Formats: sequence, C-alpha cells, structure tokens
Amino acid sequence: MKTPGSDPAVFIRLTEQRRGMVRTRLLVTAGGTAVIGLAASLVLTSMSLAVIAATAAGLLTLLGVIGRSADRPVTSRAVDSEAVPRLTADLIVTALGSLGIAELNKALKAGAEAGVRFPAPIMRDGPGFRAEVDLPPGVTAGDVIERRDRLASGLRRPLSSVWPSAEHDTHAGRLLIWVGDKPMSRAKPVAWPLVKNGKVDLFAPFPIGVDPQGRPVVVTLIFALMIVGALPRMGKTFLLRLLTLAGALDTSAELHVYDLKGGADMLPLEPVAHRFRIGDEPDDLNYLKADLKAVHADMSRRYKTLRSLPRDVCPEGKVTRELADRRSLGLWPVVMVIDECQLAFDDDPDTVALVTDLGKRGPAAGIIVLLATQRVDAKSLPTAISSNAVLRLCFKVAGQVENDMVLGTSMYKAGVRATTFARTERGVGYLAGEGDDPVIVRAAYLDGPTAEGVAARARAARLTAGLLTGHAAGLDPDPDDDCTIGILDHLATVWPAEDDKVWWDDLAERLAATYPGLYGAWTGEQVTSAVRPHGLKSIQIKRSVDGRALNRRGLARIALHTALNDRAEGQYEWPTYIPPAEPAGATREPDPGYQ
Ligand SMILES: Nc1ncnc2c1ncn2[C@@H]1O[C@H](COP(=O)(O)OP(=O)(O)OP(=O)(O)O)[C@@H](O)[C@H]1O
Repeated sequence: MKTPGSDPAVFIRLTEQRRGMVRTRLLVTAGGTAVIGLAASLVLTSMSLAVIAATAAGLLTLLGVIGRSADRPVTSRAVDSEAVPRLTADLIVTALGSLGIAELNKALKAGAEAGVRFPAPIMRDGPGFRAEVDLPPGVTAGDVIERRDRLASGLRRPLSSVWPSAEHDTHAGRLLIWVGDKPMSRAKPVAWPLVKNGKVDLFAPFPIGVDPQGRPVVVTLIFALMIVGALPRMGKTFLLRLLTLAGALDTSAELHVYDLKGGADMLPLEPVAHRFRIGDEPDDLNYLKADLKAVHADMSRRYKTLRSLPRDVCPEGKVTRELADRRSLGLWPVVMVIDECQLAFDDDPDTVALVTDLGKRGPAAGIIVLLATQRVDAKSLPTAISSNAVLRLCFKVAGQVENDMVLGTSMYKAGVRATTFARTERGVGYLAGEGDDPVIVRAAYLDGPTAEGVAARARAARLTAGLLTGHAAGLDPDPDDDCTIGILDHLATVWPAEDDKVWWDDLAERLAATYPGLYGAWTGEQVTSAVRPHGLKSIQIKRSVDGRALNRRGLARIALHTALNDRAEGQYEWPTYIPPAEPAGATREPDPGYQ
C-alpha cells in the first residue's frame, strides 16, 4: 500500500495548497498593516492630542477585554507586599482609638494637643519597632495593656507580635509599645546558653531566657525565695527544671528536689539531687517534711556559724561565695525546689510554717527556696510565704487576684498583667525582683533529653569535685526514720493544754483532726509504735467516763517534752563532711565541656 508521502502527485498537491495559504496570509497582513498605518498617520496628523489619547485608550481597553484571562483579572485590590510594615504614629493613634477607652476617645476627639503624644521617635529596636507613647491624662498604660488583643487588632498585627508595657519611671500614662517583626508564638524556642558548656555561680546572675526584643534575661538565685505561678501547662515545671539545672551547674550547691505533681519532668534531676522525691503519697510528703525540718534545723546552725565568724570575713552576717566554698563551714547553697507546693501545704500548717521560716530567714544563710503552683490562691501560696518572695515569675494567669498574688500587690494596677498573655505563649511570663522593674521573659526551652544532658554534665563535674552527695550518691537515708521526728512536734501541737496525761486513742483522734492528710486513719496503737523509737513509753491512765472508771494506756506530757528536748540537742550537732563514695558505674572523667 502507498502512503501519501510516497506518492509524488499527492506531494505536489499539498505543496501547492500550502503555498496558496501563505500567499493569502501575506496579502491580508500587508493590507491590514497598510490600512492601520494609513489610519494611524491620519489620526496622528489630523487629530488633537486628546482624541489620539482617547483612541489609544479605547483600543487598549478593547484588546484587554478580548485578551483577558478568567483567573487573572487585569486589576485587583492593592497588596502591601512590604515584608515588615512600618509602625507609624497614625497607626498607633488609630489602634488606641479602637480600644474603647472613653477617656482616651474623648481626648482623641479634642485634637492633637489633648490626645496622644509621642515623646520619642518611633524606631527600630531589635527585631521590631518601639514606640513611646504619652497617653492623655486620666488614661494609664495599664488600661491599654489590659486590651492587648484589641491593640494588636488595631495595629493589624498578630497578638504575639504586640508587647505593650508600662514605663514605671516616668508616669502612669507612659506606654511603651514594642511590635516584633515576627509573632513570638511562631518564633523558634529559646536555646539556653548553658546547655553545652559553662557553669553557674549561684551568687551571680545567670541567663534564663530572653525578653521580647531578644535580649538576655537573668536571675540571681542566692538570697532569694522565688515563687512561680501560672495556669496549668504554661511552663512552670520546665522553668523550675531549668533553674534547678542551673543550681546543678554550681557544683557547690546541694539540691533538694520535690515534684509533688508526680510527672516525669523532674526525673532528669535525679542524678544530681541530694534529696529527691516525685509524687504526693503520704510517704513522699513525710519525706519532704522530714527534709524541711532538717534544713530548718541546719538553718539555725548556719546562723550560729555566721555569728561566730570574724567581721572582716563575714561583714554583712550573710553567706558569701568565699564562705560557701569553705566546705568545713557547711555554708554552701542549698536549693529547695517544690513543684506544685500546694499539695504539701494542704491541711498541713507545719509544712507551711517550715517553708515560711525558710523563706524568711533561709536566704541570708544560703538557703534558696523555689516554689511553683498552678493553683494560685491564698491556701496554695499563703501570704506569709508570698510576701517574703524576692523573685516572682508569673506565666499566664486568669485574673487580677492571681496576678498580684504571684507578682506582688498592685502589680496589676501598675500595668504588669500576666493575664494578657495568650494561651499559646508558653514559657512567656513576667519576672519581678531581679531588676528595678518587672520584665517580660521568654524562658529558654529545654526538652527532657537536653535536660538529661545538662544534668549528666553537672554530675560529672560534681564527681570530679568530690561533691556528689545524698540521693545522687546513693546515700539516701530511709525517710520513714526521719518522719517519726515529725510526730513529736505534731503531738506537742495537738496536746490538750489542760491534761498532763492523755490516752493514745485520744491522741490519735486529735492528730487525725488536725492533720487529716497524715494521720487520717491512724489508731492509738500506730501512734504508740511511731513514737517508740524516741524512747516514749506508755503509762496506765485512769479516767472516769460517764461515771465509769476506765484504765487505758497513754502518754505523759513530761515524757513528750523530754523526747523533744533530747532531739533538739542532737539536731544541732554538725557532722563532719565526708566526701561521698563513688557509686558503682560512675565516672570520674572530667567533662571536657565543663569550663
Ligand atoms: N520555655 C518554653 N518555651 C516553649 N515551650 C515551653 C516552654 N516551657 C514549657 N513549654 C511547653 O509547655 C508545655 C507545658 O510546660 P510545663 O509542663 O512546664 O507546664 P506546667 O505549667 O508545669 O503545667 P502543669 O501545671 O500541668 O504542671 C511543655 O510540654 C512544653 O511543650
């Protein structure tokens, strides 16, 4: 069979056809060009400029309509494609006017003089813009800060880009607005500079995070009782872990770590903790209390030691770095960390009293107490404790009362409002007590494995220095032995003033009524055996009940007093420091990263 290409006649016919088509197209194009050229020359020579412009516009529109694409309109809305739009005074005034503050709106209507003023030019400050604003008389920075979300909306920025704060040094109406180029909630977590190397001196400031502008924020833990409060899941435990790790990187510090919540977050600290407990079972709480008592007793010894030192060595009657490093004095920093402290305070006035006193008198003697709670109320953070706090960190809280309970009285009024943080702003809080004014801090983020790495580094350094003690060194005393110490105090607390001898059963009832969490189900017999190690012996006590003479076993007041006195004497003996034995498997290799 023949294909068309192989037949010469067909080939010639097709060639002729193509030639004809090309000729026609050329003629049409030449004719069209001649007509358009003639028309154009006529228009250009004979018509006015306006007619020429109108004709050109008409023609272009016609061509545009013919050639338009359905998905790409010729014109659309204007798009502001600038990566970081400037923060302008007009924008700020418009945003302030949208907050719904009556006084502010009145002043804005009255004109520029009475309205908002800008005492300094708006300028770049770190990765964002900073504006200083003088609000009209009668309007405070706090009024605006409270409406942070509306301010962000007015400025057309994401909430976590907009950081209003009060300028405490000038006047209550001075507002600082810092607007970040990027929302903080989308920024990368803050890295801790001490993760890989470096050590901490608890007598000096160390970094815990950055402020919204990215500048380092530091704390100095020595001489401080610190409280941390927030709604659940806002970053308390992570911060407490970071602070404790900092303590671990000061090899001289003795760490007492309690996570009463019972989670796994504090587990990385076990290899460096002198005392360590996770959970809020009665056994854990007893252990904590026994430890608090021991630290409390040690506080008295520390003061005795400080008093005995010459003035030139201890001029202020406080522990110094030099004194802390003289191990024979026993004045090294003790860091007592209690997460979810409300679980220890509930129904236990003794623990509250111990922590209160440690918070009050402990800091000067080198005892640092760090408390965190997610239930911010007067029971969880008793005023006696919170009023002595030197450092305060508040992540997001629900209201003014909680805000002021953590940050201090009148802070909310002064515009320091942790209520304005968003739920997504984890690890972002107000830190008060380190400088003159509270600052916003984005805490550095350390996940579990990173925390373990830091703790391992700290442990290696402690081993090298011969300073691994207590639980970390496998030398944890049985907490149950210690906890019988507590019962003597409890008996003294519940002892009826009018009786010199009391039946065991009555004592058990009184203990259960005052300390239900500890002795709720105890019988007289259990009380008897708990105090036996202290040499307390039963006696027969006759009493008449409803006209009947009853003879039961009980305790004499004098015996209890003797036991308490004996114990107190024993407690103030200071044991000679013996470096701990190295636990099996432990390494004495110095950590190369530890400078
Ligand atoms: N500094 C931080 N930066 C970024 N994210 C953080 C930071 N701290 C904590 N987070 C995130 O927030 C979560 C909750 O943190 P954390 O467990 O510390 O909260 P919490 O306040 O202790 O919670 P709870 O009250 O339930 O104990 C963490 O799992 C972590 O993902």
